[in-house]
Amino acid sequence: AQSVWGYDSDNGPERWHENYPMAKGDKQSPIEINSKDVRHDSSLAPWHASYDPGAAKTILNNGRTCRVVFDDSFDRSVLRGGPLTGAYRLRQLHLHWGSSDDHGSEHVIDGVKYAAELHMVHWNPKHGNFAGALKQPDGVAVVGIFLKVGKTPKPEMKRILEEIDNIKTKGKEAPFQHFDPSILFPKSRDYWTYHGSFTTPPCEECITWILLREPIEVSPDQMAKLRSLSKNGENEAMNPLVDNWRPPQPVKGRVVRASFK
Ligand SMILES: NS(=O)(=O)c1ccc(C(=O)NCc2cccc(O)c2)cc1
Ligand SMILES: [Zn+2]
Repeated sequence: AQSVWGYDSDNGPERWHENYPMAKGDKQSPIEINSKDVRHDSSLAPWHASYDPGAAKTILNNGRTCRVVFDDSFDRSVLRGGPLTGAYRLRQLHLHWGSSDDHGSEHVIDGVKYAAELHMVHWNPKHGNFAGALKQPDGVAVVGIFLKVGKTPKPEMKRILEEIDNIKTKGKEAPFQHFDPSILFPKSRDYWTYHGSFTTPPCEECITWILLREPIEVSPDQMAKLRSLSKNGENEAMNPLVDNWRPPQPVKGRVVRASFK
């Protein structure tokens, strides 16, 4: 069906606006960040995540990404501080990646594209539920972590990538419990922050982005594992789930602030 969006030439980012008008908005994500245009803001507080490992529920392949879903029925796993007011509930995490190591991230930093980008999605419970939060400028907060290929991979990524074998095809879901995603954070808490949107349709402009400056490392065969996921169901031809990233969008006068000098 035409309204099904994706990353192919006939349903990709250049055509999303045909069914999702917000895709042409003034505060779209991702963006290219140029350090020369960034403003250090000494008033930016440090951010804090307090996640309950018991909140992790399942991991799934929805044909567009690999997503881990958490129990967000109460303030169980929350993100606070940084540019945020109040506690935002962790709902899900997912990734965007490329067909080769030289690209795959959505945000681009001083021209650098990382092999992948991990998003931890949180929403503001003052708006009642996730659907309500989508309609508010302060509704959602996403922590973005860049992944680069290296020799000292983070053992914690292993847990997610080991599950890949159980969710190879679209629609596959597997239990994924006792997982604290804060183990994925890099050492440094330095971050950039700006106001933007979902990087997938309907592209609502409800996100406070918190992008971590320090990338984490994954191994070449961990990236190969991610690329072994299929966009299609188990009874269809294998179609590698790769290049599920939106290119940078116009900044349109927005200011990116940095927590660091
Ligand atoms: N890539 S991203 O972090 O900007 C992102 C985060 C969450 C979602 C999401 O929750 N999509 C599902 C959804 C459900 C109802 C309404 C929506 O607009 C999106 C999409 C993209
Ligand atoms: Zn994302």
